[in-house]
Amino acid sequence: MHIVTVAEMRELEAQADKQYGLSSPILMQNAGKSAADIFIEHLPSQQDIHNLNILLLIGPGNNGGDGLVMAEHLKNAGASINLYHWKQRRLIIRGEEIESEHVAREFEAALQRADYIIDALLGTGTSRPLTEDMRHLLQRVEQERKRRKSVRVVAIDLPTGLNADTGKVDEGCIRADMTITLACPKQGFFFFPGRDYIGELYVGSIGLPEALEQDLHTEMLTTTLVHRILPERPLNSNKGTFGKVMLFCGSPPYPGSAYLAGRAAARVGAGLITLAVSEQMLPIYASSFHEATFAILPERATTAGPTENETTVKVRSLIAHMQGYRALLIGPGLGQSAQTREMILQLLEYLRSQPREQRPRLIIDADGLNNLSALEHWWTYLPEDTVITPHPGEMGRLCNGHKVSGGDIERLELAREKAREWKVTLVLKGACTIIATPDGKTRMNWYANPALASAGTGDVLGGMIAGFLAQGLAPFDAASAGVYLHVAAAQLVSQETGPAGLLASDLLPQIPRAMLLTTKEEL
Ligand SMILES: NC(=O)C1=CN([C@@H]2O[C@H](COP(=O)(O)OP(=O)(O)OC[C@H]3O[C@@H](n4cnc5c(N)ncnc54)[C@H](O)[C@@H]3O)[C@@H](O)[C@H]2O)[C@H](O)CC1
Ligand SMILES: [K+]
Repeated sequence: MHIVTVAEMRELEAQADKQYGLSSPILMQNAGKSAADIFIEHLPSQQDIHNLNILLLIGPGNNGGDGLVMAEHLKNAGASINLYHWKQRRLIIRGEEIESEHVAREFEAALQRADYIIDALLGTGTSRPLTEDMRHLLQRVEQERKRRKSVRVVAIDLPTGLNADTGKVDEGCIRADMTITLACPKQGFFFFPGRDYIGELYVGSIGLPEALEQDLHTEMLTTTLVHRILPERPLNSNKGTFGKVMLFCGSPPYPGSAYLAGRAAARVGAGLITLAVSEQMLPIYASSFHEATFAILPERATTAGPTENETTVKVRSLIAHMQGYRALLIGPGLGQSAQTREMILQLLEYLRSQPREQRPRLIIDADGLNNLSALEHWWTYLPEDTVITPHPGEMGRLCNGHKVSGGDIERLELAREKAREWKVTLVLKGACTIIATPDGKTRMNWYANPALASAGTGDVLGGMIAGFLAQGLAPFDAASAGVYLHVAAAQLVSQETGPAGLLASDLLPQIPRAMLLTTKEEL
C-alpha cells in the first residue's frame, strides 16, 4: 500500500480521469460507498446500524461530496441521518430541511443525539488555516465528546485541519477516533502531531487501477506486505537452509545486548546463532543461551606474532569463524573503547575485500554506529548492502551532531537524503520508523507502541533484521519485516500488560506468534 503526498494524490486522480475515464464524480461515488462499507463493517458488535444516529458535517468541496455519498449509503443501511452543510449553514434532519431561524437550536439537539459525528468538512484541499467559524464547530464536537464518552468522531480522508503532507495540525483540529482515508494513506499521518489525531486508520478504495501507482516509491508496512516478504519454510530443510548469524555484540557493562539480539535472530527463524565473545564473557552467555554457539576471541595476544597486536589476533579469529555465515550484526552493547573501534574497522576492511556473494550481509546498530560516527566520512568504510539502524540520537551523531527528532516530518527527507548519500539501507527508528534505500524507496511503519521505549528493544530489532538477512532476504525486505514484526510482537505483549512495563525479553517469545499472525489476521 502506497503512501502519498497531496500532489501525488491529485496526480493519481488526474491520471485516473485521463487514462481510464474515471472522473471525479465516479471516484467520489466509490469513495462514499467504500467509507460507508468500512464504517458498517467496523461497528462494535453491540451496535446495530438501525439504531444509530449519525450527524455528518459536510464541507464545501469534494470531501463534503464523499460525506454526502456516504450518508446516502448509511441511510439505505438503516441509520438515522442528519446533515449539516457548514458553508450554507443548512441543517437536514432525516431528510427534512430545517428553517434557517431554527438551525442553531436544532443543530445543538442533533449534536446531543448523535452516536457518531462524521467529519467530511475538509480533506486534501485544505489550503489555509481553518476559519474561526469552522474551529468553533469542531470545538462544539469536542465538547460533546467530553460530555458523552460514547460519542465517536470519524474523519473522512483525514481529520479537518490536519496537513496531509506534514502532519502539522491547525489549532482547531480535533482527534478522530477513526479515520477512513481514501485510496492511499497520506504522508502526514506518519508524523507528529498528526499521527495522534488519526485514531484507528482504515483505507477505503476509490477504484483506482493499480497500474497508476507504479511510479510511487513510498509504502506503508502492512501485514500483506510482510507476509509476501517472509521467507518460505520448505519441508525439506535443515539449519543451513535458514542461514547462520554471527553477532559481534556485548561487552562487560552490556552483556544483555548480545543475548537479546542473538535470541531475536533465532526467533525470526535463522538456523544458527553464533556470538563472538571474549573468554571472560563466555560463562554469562553459555549459561543463559543454550542454543547459541560461540566464536571465542582470544583474550591476550599470546598467539600474536611479532607484528600482530591483540586486536588483529581477535579479528583474525572472528574472520576464521565467519566462513559460511550469511549475516553479521555489529554493535549492540559493544562499548566504545579504542580496541573495539579498531576491531570494527578491521572487520569492515575484510568485508569490503570479499566478493559480494561470499561475505555475510552486514547490519550495524548502536555502539557500532557510535564508534563509526567519530570518523570523518565514516560511511566510506562500509561494504555494499549494509543496513544501519540508528535511533534519533545515533542518527544525530552520524550527521555531525545535527538534531534529529523522533517524529517530525523533517525525518523523512533526512532519511531519504542520507540513505542515498551513505549508500545504505537506513532504518531511522522512532515512533513511526522510516526505512529508506539508496535508490530512493521508502517504507514507513504505522503502528507505534510506547511500551517499546525501554532498554534493549533496539537490540531485539537488530537481531531480528540480522536473522532475516541470514535467511536471504534483501536488506530492504529484511529491515521491513524486522521493523513491522518488532512492533507487532510489542502489540501482543501489550494486549496482556498494557502500554508500560514491557521488558525487551518479553518480545522474544511473541516474535514467532507475530509472524504466524501475518498469515491470519491484521494486527
Ligand atoms: N478529487 C477527486 O477526484 C476526489 C477527491 N476525493 C475527496 O476529495 C477531497 C479533496 O477534495 P477538494 O475539493 O480538492 O478539497 P476539500 O474538500 O478538502 O476542500 C476544498 C474546499 O474547501 C475550501 N477550503 C480550503 N481550506 C479551507 C479552510 N481552511 N477553511 C475553509 N474552507 C477551506 C476550499 O476553498 C474548497 O472550497 C479528498 O480529501 C477526498 O475526500 C474523493 O475521495 C475521490 C475523488
Ligand atoms: K475530513
